[in-house]
Amino acid sequence: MCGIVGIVGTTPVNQTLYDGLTVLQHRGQDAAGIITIDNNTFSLRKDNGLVKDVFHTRHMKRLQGDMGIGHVRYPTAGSSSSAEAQPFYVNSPFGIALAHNGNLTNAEALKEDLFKTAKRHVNTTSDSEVLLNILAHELAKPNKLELSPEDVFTAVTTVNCKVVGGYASIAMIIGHGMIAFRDANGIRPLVFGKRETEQGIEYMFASESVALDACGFSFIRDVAPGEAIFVSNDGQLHSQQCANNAAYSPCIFEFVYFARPDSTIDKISVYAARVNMGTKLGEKVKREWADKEIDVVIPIPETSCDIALEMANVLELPYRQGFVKNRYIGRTFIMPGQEMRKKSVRRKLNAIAQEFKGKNVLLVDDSIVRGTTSAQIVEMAREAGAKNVYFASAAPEIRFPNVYGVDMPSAQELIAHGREVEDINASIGADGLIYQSLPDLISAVSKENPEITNFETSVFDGNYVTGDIDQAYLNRIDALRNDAAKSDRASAMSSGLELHNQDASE
Ligand SMILES: O=P(O)(O)OC[C@H]1O[C@H](OP(=O)(O)OP(=O)(O)O)[C@H](O)[C@@H]1O
Ligand SMILES: NC(=O)CC[C@H](N)C(=O)O
Ligand SMILES: [Mg+2]
Repeated sequence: MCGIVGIVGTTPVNQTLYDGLTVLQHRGQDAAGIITIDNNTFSLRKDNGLVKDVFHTRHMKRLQGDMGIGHVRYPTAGSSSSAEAQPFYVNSPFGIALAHNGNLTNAEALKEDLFKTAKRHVNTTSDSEVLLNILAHELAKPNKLELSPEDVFTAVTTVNCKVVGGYASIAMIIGHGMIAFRDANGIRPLVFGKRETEQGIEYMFASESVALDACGFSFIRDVAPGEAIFVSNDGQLHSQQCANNAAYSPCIFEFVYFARPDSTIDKISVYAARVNMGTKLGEKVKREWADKEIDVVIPIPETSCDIALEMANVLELPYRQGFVKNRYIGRTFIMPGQEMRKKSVRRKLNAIAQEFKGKNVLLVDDSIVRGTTSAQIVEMAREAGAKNVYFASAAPEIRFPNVYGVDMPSAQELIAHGREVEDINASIGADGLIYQSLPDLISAVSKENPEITNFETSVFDGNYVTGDIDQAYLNRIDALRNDAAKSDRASAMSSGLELHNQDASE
């Protein structure tokens, strides 16, 4: 679930892009990149690592220009190599750079087609480099030195016809401007805002509204599903619907886990949606667990805190932050590799014994995916002296892989795959486990914007909104991206040289 930002400014944008990426760091911890345009020339810095580690003063000084885009990456296709960090660049036509959040489901076929019909070579295994080349190929078609906004929209319309999957993207074309576009289902979020300066209006695009807030831009609106917005070099904003049958189906997992609570996505406050999840789940616990004695509600930091607090209110029970989070360890779910994820839970969370000793505790998490967190946390609660450990998940059972930009490629790795609640409860070692129902989750989120009635919920129900996913596709993704396959690839890669091979002294 990467984070993307783009600014068409009137003064240098390097620092604001950096600040925007820092605020979106929760969407991707693996790699970061910024590309700017100055004097018809791109300057690019990208590498593996957190924003604060990738950009040193010497890089920032070189990222000159009043227009630029940035990316924080959580790899969900291809490899974790620095060569696949974003933004990507292609030299023809004009010079184009692109940052992408999401996953294309037909990247393989598109890559082959690009080679056969356009003689374009894609050097990495990244689906985002494919998307860039498709866009570039379409932008070359008018065969003009100067593209009009209509030419740009025609190109995006064809891209939308060819490309399937989830994509929120920001691209820059040298000499022309910046385009932001979102897939026809609006699976991945994208917003834009503006800031008035003495030199004129500056525009900013970002994955989440929180990046606009932090950078002093005022929110204008979400980019609509299938819409493209083009800000030309002279600062004029143009927009057009570029997809047939565009309709909202945003990814519900953004509201459960990915997005920051202080963001608003598609007119839905993430915080309010999580509070509603707490209300619904609290009511379910009240209904179904009337026989259980619970002394205290304890969240599993960080994402579940708002949910657990509201559950405690509904259940009229004390809320206690019984786990302390090490603020220097990132999110475990988006770490690459199960070994690292497993080790990080105990490094990240530690129990305060007096909140557990002799008590019946209700632990609350936003979701249980592989069960890495829940199994260890239950154990920690017991070690801290809890009498009974009950567990509640604000998201329903996650049983199906995600193909739109959340790295859950293998059904076998999901703790709820092919299992019922009793069995999952036994495997995390709790004394009771309760899940939110899917209708309750949907109503918790859509309550904040009743105009959105459809969400991308495939991880819970196996219905893939793009309609192109069958078992053969899921088997292929599983073989390519399960944990063992990824770690084999990572070790094979560590000895090789790639096209993008910056060393630390750069
Ligand atoms: O069942 P699992 O595979 O462990 O995945 C689910 C857990 O991972 C996430 O936490 P994470 O540590 O990534 O981030 P957070 O601090 O925002 O809660 C999520 O909030 C759950 O706690
Ligand atoms: N999570 C994402 O949005 C990732 C974008 C792209 N598929 C990549 O792997 O780089
Ligand atoms: Mg968590």
